[in-house]
Amino acid sequence: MILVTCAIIENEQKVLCAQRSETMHLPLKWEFPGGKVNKGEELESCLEREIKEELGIEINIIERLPSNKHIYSQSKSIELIPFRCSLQTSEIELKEHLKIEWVALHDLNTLDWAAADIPIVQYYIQRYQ
Ligand SMILES: Nc1nc2c([nH]c(=O)n2[C@@H]2O[C@H](COP(=O)(O)OP(=O)(O)OP(=O)(O)O)[C@@H](O)[C@H]2O)c(=O)[nH]1
Repeated sequence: MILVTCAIIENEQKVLCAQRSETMHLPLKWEFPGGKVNKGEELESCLEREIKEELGIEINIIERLPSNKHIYSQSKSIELIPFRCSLQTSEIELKEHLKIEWVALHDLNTLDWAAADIPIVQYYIQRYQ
């Protein structure tokens, strides 16, 4: 099981969503930015590191939400661990993703999400609508 952290970054009633590029796995799917936890790394440190690497910004972590385990294939199962976050710095630089969008809660379902994210998106919508 691969542990993956991701950030639900909130700003002005919207959430930052990121589209994977054509060259990544799950091309063009939408996700929350984040990435794999290194051996011995704290989940929060992983998330802060990944967000800095992918978007060039600093975040404040607000709270952890329930994780979702998803089997993509025999050799790839992930546990996706979401954290609600706010922006500490706002100058976003896209280093890996094709694009980002700030999306209102009621529009989150219109995106083509990576499969592992779908239950997390549903939980978030129900809890915060
Ligand atoms: N960061 C992030 N990864 C996600 C999400 N949903 C999801 O299925 N994943 C998967 O979790 C893994 C995260 O890996 P990563 O971001 O550190 O690195 P990567 O894309 O190069 O992974 P790869 O080695 O599988 O290509 C990827 O396989 C990605 O497809 C999500 O919302 N955020």
